[in-house]
Amino acid sequence: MTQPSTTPVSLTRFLIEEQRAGRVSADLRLLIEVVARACKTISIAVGKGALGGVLGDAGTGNIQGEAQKKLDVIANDVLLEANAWGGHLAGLASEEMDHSMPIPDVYPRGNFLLLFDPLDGSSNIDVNVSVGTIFSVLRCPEGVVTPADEHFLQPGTAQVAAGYCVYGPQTTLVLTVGHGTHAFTLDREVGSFVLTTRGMRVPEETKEFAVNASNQRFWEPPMQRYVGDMLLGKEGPRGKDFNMRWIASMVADVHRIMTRGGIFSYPLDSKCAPKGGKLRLMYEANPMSFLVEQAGGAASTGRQRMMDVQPTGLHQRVPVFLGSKAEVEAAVRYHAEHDAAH
Ligand SMILES: O=P(O)(O)OC[C@H]1O[C@](O)(COP(=O)(O)O)[C@@H](O)[C@@H]1O
Ligand SMILES: [Mg+2]
Ligand SMILES: [Mg+2]
Repeated sequence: MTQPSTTPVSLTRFLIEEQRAGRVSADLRLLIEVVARACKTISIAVGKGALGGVLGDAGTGNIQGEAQKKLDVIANDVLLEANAWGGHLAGLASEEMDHSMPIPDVYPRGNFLLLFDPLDGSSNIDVNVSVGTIFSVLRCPEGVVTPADEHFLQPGTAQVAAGYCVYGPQTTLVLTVGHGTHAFTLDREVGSFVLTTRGMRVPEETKEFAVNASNQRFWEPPMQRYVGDMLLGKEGPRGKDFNMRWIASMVADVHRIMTRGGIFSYPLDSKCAPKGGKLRLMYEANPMSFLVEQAGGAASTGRQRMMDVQPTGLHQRVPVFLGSKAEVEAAVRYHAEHDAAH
């Protein structure tokens, strides 16, 4: 009798099997391979740390008024270089670039649009805490040869793939092409991503929340009440004790939630309200929402399903609540009750 193969399933083999099953096109498969290769390169750069001279500030700023770290710039360059020549894109957009970039017609071109946060959690780079890369893939609208910013402004439901790579004690790539969410761990000796969790599931209930509590005095009333009730624990209206975690790298916080459940929130507060929130819709909130929903979780602005938001700007910001379904629904309920009473 033939024994089932115990050979590890590489990302390449996984994607070829997905293609054979009709769940991913050849073009999208190859695009994902290019992004994964770029993540491997970024992982190596992150791992060099002080030895590689990659820590510290770049001395420049991005369009969002944030000081860029050297690794923000390095990661952006790696993703740009790899994908501009990858042959599967019509255009790309990045947190670190003011505007989207159409692929010049002297380069090989394709029909997808790629958006990325090249290095997420920049404040953690210099202190050797997990950082990551987040990406989202959209289709270039039909008939558009030279995509501009407006062609990227598609809701999260239009994403054809999304993923993140966390550079932590392990380098892990988490991916969806709309048929479940799967995790691949980088085998550093072999140099390839190996399937380590097929069909990740975010537990529906949780007793763990993630929020930057230093912003508490700036939160809206429904958020004050929501967190206040969690802090009351067993004796309060929620009837259970909650634990709290905050890494300040969205990738690392979301990866914990993908693995063991929880709710991640970066709510509206009076500091970030003029901008609409802190986190960016197109290359942070939407790809994470796609991954979380594909793993059975939920993602909301507190008032609307995240992936239904119609984007109005490439660098648009939104409030974010995502993770365990029942807990996201609880957060939404607090907002709805407040709004109904005012
Ligand atoms: O420092 P704060 O206000 O807690 O914000 C942390 C959040 O900001 C971010 O770092 C923003 O990402 P970038 O590093 O890509 O700008 C998220 O990863 C994280 O969740
Ligand atoms: Mg980020
Ligand atoms: Mg970033």
